[in-house]
Amino acid sequence: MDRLLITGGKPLVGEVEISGAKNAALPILCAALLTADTVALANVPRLKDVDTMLSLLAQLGVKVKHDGQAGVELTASSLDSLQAPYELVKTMRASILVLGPLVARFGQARVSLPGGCAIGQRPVDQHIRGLQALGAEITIEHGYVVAKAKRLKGAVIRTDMVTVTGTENLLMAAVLAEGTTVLENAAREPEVVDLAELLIKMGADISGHGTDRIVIRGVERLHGAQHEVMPDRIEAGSFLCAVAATGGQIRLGGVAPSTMGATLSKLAQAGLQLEVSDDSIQATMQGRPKSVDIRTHEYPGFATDMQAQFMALNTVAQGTSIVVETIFENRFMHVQELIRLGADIEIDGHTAVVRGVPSLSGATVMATDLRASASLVIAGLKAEGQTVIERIYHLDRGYTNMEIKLRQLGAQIERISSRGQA
Ligand SMILES: CC(=O)N[C@H]1[C@@H](OP(=O)(O)OP(=O)(O)OC[C@H]2O[C@@H](n3ccc(=O)[nH]c3=O)[C@H](O)[C@@H]2O)O[C@H](CO)[C@@H](O)[C@@H]1O
Ligand SMILES: C=C(OP(=O)(O)O)C(=O)O
Repeated sequence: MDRLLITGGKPLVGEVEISGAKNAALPILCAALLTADTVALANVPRLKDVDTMLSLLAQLGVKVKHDGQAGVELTASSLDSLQAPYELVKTMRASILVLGPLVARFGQARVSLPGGCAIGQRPVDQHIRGLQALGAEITIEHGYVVAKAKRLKGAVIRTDMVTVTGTENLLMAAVLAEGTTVLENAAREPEVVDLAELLIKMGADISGHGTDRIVIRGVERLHGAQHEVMPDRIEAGSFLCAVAATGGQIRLGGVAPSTMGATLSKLAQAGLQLEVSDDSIQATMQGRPKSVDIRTHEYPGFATDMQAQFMALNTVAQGTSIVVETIFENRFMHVQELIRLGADIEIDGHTAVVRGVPSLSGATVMATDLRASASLVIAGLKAEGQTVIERIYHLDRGYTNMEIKLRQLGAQIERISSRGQA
């Protein structure tokens, strides 16, 4: 298993290009299942999760053409299989996103239940209930969701909570249903909007995306389209937390600041000076950051996917902060590891109290999930001496070449491969 070796204490200076968004790319790749024509995508991030999704789609029989960079063409003219096996789904929960498109276009699907996840239980009951409301017959057989339907029929669906992939699955199912579907309490995340925009290019009739009420008028068929995946607001936010912690000046290119309101406002409160254009952010940090209170919330609130990175920033900030995690029941696993680096954090249920310390000291720590890994990288960049981060396969799920990009900014960071080579 690869590890990261960081020698901390250097400010970050330079320019870096942000990749396409993982959480937009994954549903968008699945949308290609909705048409027999080719869907041509640009700005697809090169990540483990994208590789996993492409393997799953290829296994279903989708023809996948990858240009080795950020371009991917997908053609689902005919499929060999309608089954998403446990072996792939267990490594990536987003595999459940093939369920809606398969049942909508082919009238059946067999998709492994994703199972639990380190950050929380994460059931898919709302996906299932929504598909049932659209007329699918669903049974759970041997750990698989088995869905059947002649043609889905539009319905009004109100999910019990705001669910991002739930909204995306039901959106993809409803575009080919007969009649009108209304998704109430829908997720407003920019990644849902990006998916809807691709679907509209493919011929879908959708309005209200970006609000909590999405109206979908089903069409008979969709056609091919071209689309550029939106920038990754979480990757961009992670780099900004890093420079806020280490000090320095960085410029991020290929970003969409309009999707980053809550993150940018908290970073400004922490003392990061920001100059924002339509697609770039220049960030300058002088002196020690100020503590900022965080309460995670659905978009446009503060993203749970940024909580761990802000926690790392708060550990070295001036003052005490309160961090409340409201979306996932077990998303504080980075806390124990940050404490190993010298942080002063106390957890009480869903709340963490972070008392800022003037410095951290390097140690060996273990990544437990994707954003926990990013928080340890940020803390390691700030800590005095050497930090070794183990189990960075979590980081590779969602960040493109993070250590290479950080080296571009002057960080001393290297990957030690399991064979012992950097
Ligand atoms: C691939 C992707 O886009 N992943 C993102 C997506 O995950 P994901 O879509 O899985 O997260 P959800 O928005 O569905 O989860 C929100 C909450 O609803 C619960 N829930 C959800 C569905 C359901 O059927 N039943 C249920 O109880 C979950 O356990 C969680 O407590 O949104 C999360 C919340 O912004 C982000 O952290 C993830 O990075
Ligand atoms: C939790 C995340 O991803 P996933 O939903 O794919 O586990 C994330 O991107 O932070």
